[in-house]
Amino acid sequence: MARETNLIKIIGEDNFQKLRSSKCLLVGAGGIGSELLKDLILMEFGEIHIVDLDTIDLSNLNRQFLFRQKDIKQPKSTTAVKAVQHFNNSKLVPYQGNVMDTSTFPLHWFEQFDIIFNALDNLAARRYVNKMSQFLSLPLLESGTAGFDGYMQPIIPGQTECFECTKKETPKTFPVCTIRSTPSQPIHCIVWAKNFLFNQLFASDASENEEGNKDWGTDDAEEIKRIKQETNELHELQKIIISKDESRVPEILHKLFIQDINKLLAIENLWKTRTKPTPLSDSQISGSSKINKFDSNSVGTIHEQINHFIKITQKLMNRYATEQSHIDFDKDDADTLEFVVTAANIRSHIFNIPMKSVFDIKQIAGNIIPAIATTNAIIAGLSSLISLRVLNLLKYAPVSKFTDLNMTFTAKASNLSQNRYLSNPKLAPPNCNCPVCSRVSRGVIKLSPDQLKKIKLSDLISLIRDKYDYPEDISLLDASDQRLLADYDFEDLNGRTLSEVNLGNGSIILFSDEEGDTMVRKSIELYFDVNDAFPHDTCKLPDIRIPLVKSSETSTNGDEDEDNDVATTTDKQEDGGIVILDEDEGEIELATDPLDDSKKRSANLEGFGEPSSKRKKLTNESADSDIIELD
Ligand SMILES: Nc1ncnc2c1ncn2[C@@H]1O[C@H](COP(=O)(O)OP(=O)(O)OP(=O)(O)O)[C@@H](O)[C@H]1O
Ligand SMILES: [Zn+2]
Repeated sequence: MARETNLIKIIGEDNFQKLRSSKCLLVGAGGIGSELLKDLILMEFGEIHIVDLDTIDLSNLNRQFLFRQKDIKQPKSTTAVKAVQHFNNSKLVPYQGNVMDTSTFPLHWFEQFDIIFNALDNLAARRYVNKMSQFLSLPLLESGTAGFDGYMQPIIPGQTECFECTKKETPKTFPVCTIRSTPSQPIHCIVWAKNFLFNQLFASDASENEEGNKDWGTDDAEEIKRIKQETNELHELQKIIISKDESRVPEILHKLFIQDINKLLAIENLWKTRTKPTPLSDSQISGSSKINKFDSNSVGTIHEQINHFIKITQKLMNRYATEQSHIDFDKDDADTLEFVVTAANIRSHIFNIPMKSVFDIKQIAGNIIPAIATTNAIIAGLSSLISLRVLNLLKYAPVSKFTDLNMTFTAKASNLSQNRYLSNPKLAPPNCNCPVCSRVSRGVIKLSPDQLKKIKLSDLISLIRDKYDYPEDISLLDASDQRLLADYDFEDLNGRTLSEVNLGNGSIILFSDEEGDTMVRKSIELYFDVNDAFPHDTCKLPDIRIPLVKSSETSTNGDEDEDNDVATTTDKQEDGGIVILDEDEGEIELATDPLDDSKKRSANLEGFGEPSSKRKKLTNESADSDIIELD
């Protein structure tokens, strides 16, 4: 029996032919992506285009079943395609690249697809694809897993909530003072060792920022003084590293684990309700050199930790000199990991906290949640199945309202006792406060590269004003960096061409009615799709109708968003590691959201997607300096 027969029975011959002529995009060929590729092939999608930026790692092989040992270091996308050829009936097109790279994957490239499947591992890329799907009104099936947890969300632009309509889980946080002065759990000591100590000792020129860095995280003068002093003293320790004098490493131990602990003990208030720490003794430091054992599988004794701290610091000291005076923490670099392990464990011992094994600390410091193949398979299976409904190919279950579709998420392990693993609530309509799918109208400007050099900002303003019937008083922002390009009292850039004001392929502008009447034209966000194939004489604005709305509904001031249940793009969410926040915020943040594992990529979406928030009006002076650079 041919494989497609079953599917034809379910969806009928006509719809099967529709599926055969559909093109889908799969973004990510990792854990979920490998599963999805198999599922989409078995469903016989006409074309499947697969984008992944990465190469295969040894650690991927346990669950990314399309890959073998011999494939290590090979691109994931092309290797995945080779691995499925023997059971494939679809046209497969692999790309090794970053889906956010607008030169390889411009907006018009996305336009060829009928549906997008996200199988990503970081927020920046998820947000980006969500945004592309919104600009093009392309259905997106968003998915993610973290250990036993997973979710799958169909997103139908304009009809259902988008990826940004709901707030994403914020990473776990700790107060700064807990980390610096009163740790009570192993994680507090690990954060201290990895973020404060390791960086101060092994980052390049830690002293450079000494005065330049004004962000001390607090306004309290006393506190700033204390932090400065602490930082300066750590710089002194970096001098020991730079000296390459191995015999001086015990001085580091002495300062961190005797002197500093004694200083803390002197602040009596701290210890009224807490157990006091016990500093190391001189003899513990000097006596440890006789011990020669360190077992990474067990915790061992404090003496073993001290001795290994000395050895590993000596090793890193020598590496520091040969590696351009800069070493980054990397969980897979045994030296850096063991430094953090031993420093954290010594601190734990001092504060009466249980010490941890290398394996345990690697999980915590490396922000690792083991991936579970079965969760990936379940989520990928649901994602491929729901695509039949999103494309409306199930005759017996026609979709008249997309909000009748379901999303799925797994219960937290703690809820399993209720015998419910999957929950599948109906989709919500778009959140009217979502900065990505609501609030403003959206469209794409299509223009050729030539036109970027010809069209002046003032021409663009007139074109938009005339096409959508905006009044005289408007404002124009570059939404990617919240740069003001023009408004009623800032016209300095109007004579410049679009390329002179740094607008190009992938730029997004926000055009707003600033007339101040009770009824105003809704703001419009326009994406620049630049392509040589577009006509060279006209610039095509999208044919959409921009409604008049009550002026209160068009607020583009981000401050008002603070209480809204919408996600915002923030640095803290983009960082897959541990982040230290301002002390005003009072917290140190541990990004435990494994769905936000952007460790291998640097997010370049800062501010992207927040057209209506944090509107930053530049003074003429600063705008001028922009122009000088451009000239
Ligand atoms: N911007 C991007 N463009 C293209 N592919 C991306 C992008 N961001 C992430 N990916 C890919 O998405 C996939 C996500 O898969 P997965 O969650 O299994 O992560 P992994 O990197 O394979 O595994 P792990 O992080 O657990 O070691 C990865 O293969 C990654 O390369
Ligand atoms: Zn939204």
